[in-house]
Amino acid sequence: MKHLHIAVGIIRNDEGEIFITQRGGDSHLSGLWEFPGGKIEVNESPVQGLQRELLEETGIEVLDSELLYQLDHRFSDRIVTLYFYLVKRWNKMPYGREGQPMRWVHQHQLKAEEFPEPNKPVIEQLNKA
Ligand SMILES: Nc1nc2c([nH]c(=O)n2[C@@H]2O[C@H](COP(=O)(O)OP(=O)(O)OP(=O)(O)O)[C@@H](O)[C@H]2O)c(=O)[nH]1
Ligand SMILES: [Mg+2]
Repeated sequence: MKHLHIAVGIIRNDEGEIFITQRGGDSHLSGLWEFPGGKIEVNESPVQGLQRELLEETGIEVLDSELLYQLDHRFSDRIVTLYFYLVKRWNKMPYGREGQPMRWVHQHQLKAEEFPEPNKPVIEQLNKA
């Protein structure tokens, strides 16, 4: 079974809103909402993977981030290790650079059931914070 290491960014503004995007047409778990991010490459640290993926997917440069949560999850066809980073400072305005639908949602309004299963604990933590 393949094992992927994934870095994702919880981009949160001063109003407590978080930038989320919708997974596209034929990708794994399409239709669900997610935090932007993707696979960490073999020559990268998790933070380097985060920086590259967020630049590719949202156009921002991460200036300050903090690891909030890390977990392993087994899907039917893959195991993923997810690194959830709180992105506290960045430059530029994030947008769906790959044409993916996007929105800002207050952290108290994030709905765990609209996200992949492994996001549940971190969303519960954000709902309560
Ligand atoms: N980006 C992202 N991936 C997540 C989240 N939660 C979660 O379980 N995943 C899983 O982590 C993996 C991320 O892969 P990805 O498709 O974003 O990877 P990628 O950007 O490198 O793209 P690619 O598959 O087109 O090469 C998927 O299996 C996805 O279902 C999340 O909040 N954000
Ligand atoms: Mg991705």
